[in-house]
Amino acid sequence: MNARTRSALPAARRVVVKIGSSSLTRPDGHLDLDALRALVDVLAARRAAGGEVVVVTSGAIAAGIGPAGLTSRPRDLATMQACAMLGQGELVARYSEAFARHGIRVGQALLTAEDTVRRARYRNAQRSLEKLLALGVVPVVNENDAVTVDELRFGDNDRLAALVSHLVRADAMVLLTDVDGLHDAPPSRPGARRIGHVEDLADVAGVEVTARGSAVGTGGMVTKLESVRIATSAGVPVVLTAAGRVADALAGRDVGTFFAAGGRRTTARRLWIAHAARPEGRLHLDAGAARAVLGGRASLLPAGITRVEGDFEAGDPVELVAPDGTGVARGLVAYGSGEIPTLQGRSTYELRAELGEGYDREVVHRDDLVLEGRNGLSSPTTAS
Ligand SMILES: Nc1ncnc2c1ncn2[C@@H]1O[C@H](COP(=O)(O)OP(=O)(O)O)[C@@H](O)[C@H]1O
Ligand SMILES: N[C@@H](CCC(=O)OP(=O)(O)O)C(=O)O
Repeated sequence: MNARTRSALPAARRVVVKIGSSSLTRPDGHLDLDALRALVDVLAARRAAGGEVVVVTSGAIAAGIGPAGLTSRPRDLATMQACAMLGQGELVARYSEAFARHGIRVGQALLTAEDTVRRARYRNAQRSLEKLLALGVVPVVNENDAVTVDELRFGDNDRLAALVSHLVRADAMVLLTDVDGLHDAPPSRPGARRIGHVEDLADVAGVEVTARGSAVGTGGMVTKLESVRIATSAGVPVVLTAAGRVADALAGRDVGTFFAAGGRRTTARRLWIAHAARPEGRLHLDAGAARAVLGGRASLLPAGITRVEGDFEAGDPVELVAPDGTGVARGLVAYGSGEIPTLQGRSTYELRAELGEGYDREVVHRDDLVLEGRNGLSSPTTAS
């Protein structure tokens, strides 16, 4: 399959299709059932033709508005979460009904950013989604809005869809929204034109995009391009188009924007560290440690740390900073911020002798490290 042209789409065996709130929500904020059924009809046809589909769907909040007794979409986090808790069951029930008309079953997967980061949870999600697909079931995925706290929320489903595409090793991803692809200016502006093909995201770096999208969506075009960056850098080509054009997009026709796949596949954990994680603190390195980390093969040991900034726990994302103050990498830290000052600047031999086994481990393991590359963050050369 050629992941650099639209011919990838009809030939793609496994496709992740993400539909945003803007396409599933009526102007009054409630769920648009006609739009949902129209999408399902197209996806069922794809299944009938032998393809596999994974749906990443927003709409829980929209589906919860009516049952919550509200008339419009809430804006504060707690009420949005309450609506999502009310609406998620409703949303999946609507997908179940719509797919059942084609004799297809659906299974619900509610994921958090953490599920794509922690190795055990990632593997677990991967195994269960793989099994669901092997059973011939269509996974219907959303963020687990009820339990995700603010800092760790995706908020939008765009980046979640890219990480799911990586998780299920999708051959292509389709992002559906309320505009037919990336335009050379925000589409509300007269004269804005669709961009049909993007070979390299650097080619559209100058295009004006806004984070504020439709009235109900989250993240606008900014999070969509971030999602595209994650997917294409993981080797997954993307079509971004309007929900009503999903059949054309899957058939490889000239709709929306096609983004060619770029990089090699990397681990989902590294993708998340590079593109989704928000550093909770900073570790300042001495020159030797900065060189070793930048070399791409070394873990960060306590001896190379000179100073700690921020308040974080073991497992949190942190930034690694060179002596001149520039960020050189990001990684998941193995100790909390309270522990590191007693370890920093000391050899692992010394720490093991004084504090015992366990205190001689890396502060950031190389498998959990992503370098600041020329075009944003990149993976070290080591495979994991
Ligand atoms: N350059 C651009 N090209 C296309 N759309 C853009 C651009 N800049 C901003 N947008 C906006 O992004 C919106 C889609 O994002 P969003 O509302 O978050 O949708 P969804 O709910 O589908 O995720 C569009 O309605 C559009 O107004
Ligand atoms: N998880 C939320 C969706 C959040 C959201 O609006 O995402 P998006 O439509 O991708 O901008 C829900 O189901 O309502």
